[in-house]
Amino acid sequence: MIAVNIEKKLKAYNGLQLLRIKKTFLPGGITRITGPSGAGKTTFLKMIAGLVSPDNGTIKANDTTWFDASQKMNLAPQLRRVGFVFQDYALFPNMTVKQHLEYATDNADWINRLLTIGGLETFASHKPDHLSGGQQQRLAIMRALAIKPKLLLMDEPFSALDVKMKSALIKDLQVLFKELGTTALIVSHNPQELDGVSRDELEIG
Ligand SMILES: Nc1ncnc2c1ncn2[C@@H]1O[C@H](COP(=O)(O)OP(=O)(O)OP(=O)(O)O)[C@@H](O)[C@H]1O
Repeated sequence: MIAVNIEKKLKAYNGLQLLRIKKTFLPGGITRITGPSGAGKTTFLKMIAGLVSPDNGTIKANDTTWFDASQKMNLAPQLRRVGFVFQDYALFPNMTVKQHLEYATDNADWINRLLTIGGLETFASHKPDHLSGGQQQRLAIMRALAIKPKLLLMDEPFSALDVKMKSALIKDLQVLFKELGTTALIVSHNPQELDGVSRDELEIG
């Protein structure tokens, strides 16, 4: 269970804007995060991952406190072991598809399964600049899954995929999440994208 109760002053173009979120995410569930552009969706995910610090409040994962402003406690991102799919993918330009996954895990069977689910088997030796936008996006998702994260944060993860690819991938992800016991928070602008998939919704802004 992830329990978040935080405040953060966002530096918006028209001054400061207070982002305040109090929410508990149940284990194994998929939550869709919606809200207008600039509302703070990406910043919210970054605060959970430990990449941005809230001004006030707490973030707790089961019995572990990840962040507590009053105790000045802030667990480092690598100790939170959260999977993150950034909007810009954040791939490594000098690594091949396979090396991206090997960087995260040494389990060869798991790597092969992720390559298959991502439709990337034939591109295993390609570097990101020789991949299409959709392939890059799928690689970013598979890399995030490689560590078998209990919590997966995804920021518009399907934006570069066609409808057919997207629905096949979402089906496979649901199976994987169940298997791994992964809780997923997914920012999505597309109202239909996660219909029937997410059990929960968080609207920001
Ligand atoms: N570390 C930070 N501290 C304070 N403000 C920030 C920080 N990072 C981003 N912001 C500001 O927070 C606001 C929200 O940005 P954010 O990217 O979280 O919005 P968003 O809801 O994800 O938007 P979009 O849907 O366009 O991606 C922006 O005005 C941005 O300048």
